[in-house]
Amino acid sequence: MTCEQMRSAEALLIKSGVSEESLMEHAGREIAKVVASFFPRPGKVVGFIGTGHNGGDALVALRYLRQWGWKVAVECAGQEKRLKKLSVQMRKMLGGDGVRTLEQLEERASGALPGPLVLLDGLLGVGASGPLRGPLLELSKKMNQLRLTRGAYTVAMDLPSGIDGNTGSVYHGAVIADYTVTVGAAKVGLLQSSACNHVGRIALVELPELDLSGIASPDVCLNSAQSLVPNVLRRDHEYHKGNAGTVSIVAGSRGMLGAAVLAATGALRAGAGIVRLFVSASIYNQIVGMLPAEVMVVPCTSYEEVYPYPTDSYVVGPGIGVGNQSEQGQFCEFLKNLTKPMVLDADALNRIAAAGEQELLTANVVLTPHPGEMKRLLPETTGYTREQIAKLFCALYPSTLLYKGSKTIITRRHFPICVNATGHAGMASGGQGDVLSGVIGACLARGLSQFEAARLGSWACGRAAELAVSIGGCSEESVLATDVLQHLGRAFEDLRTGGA
Ligand SMILES: NC(=O)C1=CN([C@@H]2O[C@H](COP(=O)(O)OP(=O)(O)OC[C@H]3O[C@@H](n4cnc5c(N)ncnc54)[C@H](OP(=O)(O)O)[C@@H]3O)[C@@H](O)[C@H]2O)[C@@H](O)CC1
Ligand SMILES: [K+]
Repeated sequence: MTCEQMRSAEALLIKSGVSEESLMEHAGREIAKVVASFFPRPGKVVGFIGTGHNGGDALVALRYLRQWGWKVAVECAGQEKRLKKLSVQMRKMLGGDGVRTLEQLEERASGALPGPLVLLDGLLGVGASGPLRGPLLELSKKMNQLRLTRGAYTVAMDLPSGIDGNTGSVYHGAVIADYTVTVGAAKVGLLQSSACNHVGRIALVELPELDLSGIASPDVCLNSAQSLVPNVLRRDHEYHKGNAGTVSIVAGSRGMLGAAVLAATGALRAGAGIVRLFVSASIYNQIVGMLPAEVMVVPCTSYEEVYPYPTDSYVVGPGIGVGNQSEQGQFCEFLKNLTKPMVLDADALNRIAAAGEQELLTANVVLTPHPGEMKRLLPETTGYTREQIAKLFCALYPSTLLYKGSKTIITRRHFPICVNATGHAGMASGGQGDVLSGVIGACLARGLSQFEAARLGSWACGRAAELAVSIGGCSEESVLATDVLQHLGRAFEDLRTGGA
């Protein structure tokens, strides 16, 4: 939604009798909960406060975080008496124990303060207009500097200050957020690739009773936790492995055994009832000892040997290699005969592109290209934005597209562009895509549509990568695809229990 739509929806809510104060209290408290979920160990938190209600959100969040053990500091853009009335009230409720700035907080402490340093960007929200001016520009620069020099993490209230909430344009000196907690609904500018480096991980805080029904469905939306809850309902007590479904995986080749192992384990960890891995007979002896005991492995000498096995979904491609022309031809013939929902990844896409067989990208398919693979499938897209490439793809092919990137896009024809909320730059490493394809395969096998399976897989893998850092002892540098596998369980639980 646009900033203007948000302001009108908020005005309607207030007209209906909901007080602005209760809205701000709700927004600030929920934002504080999101901060605490991303940083389970309390540390120091500094609120950077502008004159509008965006600063009020940050002041409320500070009050809750202090209750939960955080040391809090405040930096206001100018005199506190210039704040809007409600924000003045929230500043008073936060109280003052003499601590005004991060520097004073640190001076007072005897020894280094433990825990993370978190900065709340409450400078500007949906009331922003144009480039950052005056003291706000200075405070934004200070936040970005602390992020670089002190390892601080920045959490933007509603939107990062200095980003146009409607277009995603980035103004000079804009806040670089690691997390953006957006209130009510994701502002459309946050979902544009131009804003990606400033927005970071997006979390949504809903406002109860906010009526968004009069607003036309957007052509871009957030792949949020809230929107995925219906896809992770508890299982019936009578659930059996037939309900969970069978995934058939065609993956791996000499030198790329790990891709098959990761895809198969991903399918298992996402709830598949049966995972059957088809590999070339030449690698069978090597791979069999690398796989979890739960995977059934079938050595094959030709693709025809895959057909007789009953299945609910296929995952084809991880680590199969590009192959020569004749292998590409046989491979494409094989795909033509598969009728169940399928995930095509990695070299499956490169083989299709090399053979010029893009018509294999049917409505049955979820394809998961990274930009390089996409370029091979759609070569005529130099200079296009990611959104334009995704739209062009959907105009040409009826498949579900999961277009990997720092903000992964999930879309298909007549559907909005759905921008994934979760994940971080630590996922830029080999094997992550293999896990993802297995996870989506499992979601398809239990009956989710291609679009829903791709949304769920993308969210869950991204969240698992976050958990590997926040609770698993990893850093962005060290997180591996196997760490993502280890945290998938908690990621699914997070969805069920209302996690961010
Ligand atoms: N929507 C909802 O339901 C809810 C919304 N809530 C929250 O309120 C936020 C919106 O609050 P808001 O309307 O007070 O606007 P906000 O952006 O804080 O400040 C605008 C002021 O900043 C200034 N200014 C503008 N541009 C500037 C620039 N480039 N550079 C420098 N200064 C600039 C200008 O002030 P002036 O300079 O004119 O004095 C302007 O008046 C919203 O994002 C959300 O966080 C929740 O609390 C509850 C539910
Ligand atoms: K902000």
